[in-house]
Amino acid sequence: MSEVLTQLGKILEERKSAASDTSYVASLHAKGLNKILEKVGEEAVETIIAAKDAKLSGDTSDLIYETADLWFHSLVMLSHLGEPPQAVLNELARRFDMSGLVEKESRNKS
Ligand SMILES: N=c1c2ncn([C@@H]3O[C@H](COP(=O)(O)OP(=O)(O)OP(=O)(O)O)[C@@H](O)[C@H]3O)c2ncn1[C@@H]1O[C@H](COP(=O)(O)O)[C@@H](O)[C@H]1O
Repeated sequence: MSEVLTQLGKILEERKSAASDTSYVASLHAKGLNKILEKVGEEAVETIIAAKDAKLSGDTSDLIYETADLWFHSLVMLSHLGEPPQAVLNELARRFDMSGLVEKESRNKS
């Protein structure tokens, strides 16, 4: 699975220096962080709506499509700020041995 993210990360890095008229990713970088964040917010809302619809209909195809859009735009956001997908994978890997409830408790104590 992470091969896809690795490959996409490379493409996103290349697109930082591509021309806006030939690349959607380059056009987002040219418009700046606020436009990228607007897209992340939009895709998050569309994902939530698709999840509610999937619950009612039992059809998850729109949910998968919208989640892919959300992940993609989140990766563009990270790339814009100089972080590769691997940074998020590393953070998730770091959490493998940690229960979410234990982690929350340790934050509340500090
Ligand atoms: N995975 C994606 C991907 N997912 C979604 N999108 C684009 O994200 C946009 C989704 O936004 P919307 O549905 O809101 O479409 P829109 O109305 O055109 O958007 P706005 O005008 O509102 O900004 C569409 O244009 C999709 O084509 C993607 N564009 C690119 N990629 C990957 O990024 C690579 C580089 O793309 P380019 O930079 O275009 O070469 C591609 O080869 C793909 O691997």
